[in-house]
Amino acid sequence: MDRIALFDLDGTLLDSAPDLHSALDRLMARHDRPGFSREEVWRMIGDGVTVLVQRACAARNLAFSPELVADFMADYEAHAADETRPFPGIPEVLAALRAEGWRLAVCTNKPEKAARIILDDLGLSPLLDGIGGGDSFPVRKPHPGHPLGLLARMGGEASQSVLIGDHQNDTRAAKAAGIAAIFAAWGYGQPEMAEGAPVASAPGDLPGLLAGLRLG
Ligand SMILES: O=C(O)COP(=O)(O)O
Ligand SMILES: [Mg+2]
Repeated sequence: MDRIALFDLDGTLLDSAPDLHSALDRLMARHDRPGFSREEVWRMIGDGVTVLVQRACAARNLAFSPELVADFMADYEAHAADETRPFPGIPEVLAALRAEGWRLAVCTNKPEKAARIILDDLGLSPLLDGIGGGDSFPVRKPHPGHPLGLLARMGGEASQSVLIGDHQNDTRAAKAAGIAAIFAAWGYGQPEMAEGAPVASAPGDLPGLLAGLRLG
């Protein structure tokens, strides 16, 4: 059975906050609301796009409606890879893990279509064997059904897999699914979100940490 590494996207593989931030600020501007600081946006990322827009609306006293999400997404998808880049070292680490025999996939709360657009644009798709977005399954992280649904699609097994992410939604989903977890400390989360999982302080730590996992 292949070993599978599931990667969170926003704040783990990709520094995507700048484009999310710009699209949120443009949405607010269309409704005569001021924009956000970088830290405010970091704190709003992690639960998918609907919750992101809900949090932004609540912070700016704007009545939430699903149309705002559709409006945000149309704009974001057209600009999702303007400034978004892999964190330094990520492409090399993905290539090294593949060379060691790991199968790789993305398990993100971002909608699957947007995730695919960005990963294609940044040239990372050929390194991946699967992508499970926040709308790909009936549930999303922190629900274990999200990573487990992705593993089922890939013919993988929880006991042979690891989930690497920057948010408590990642560490909690992994734990509930019986999947090993690694916390990505370079992302948008807070240190306590590791919730006991081993911590990688930079992408370059991952090959060593993954090699040290006792899977199965
Ligand atoms: O879109 C989000 O809010 C979070 O996405 P992530 O699961 O890739 O961090
Ligand atoms: Mg994340």
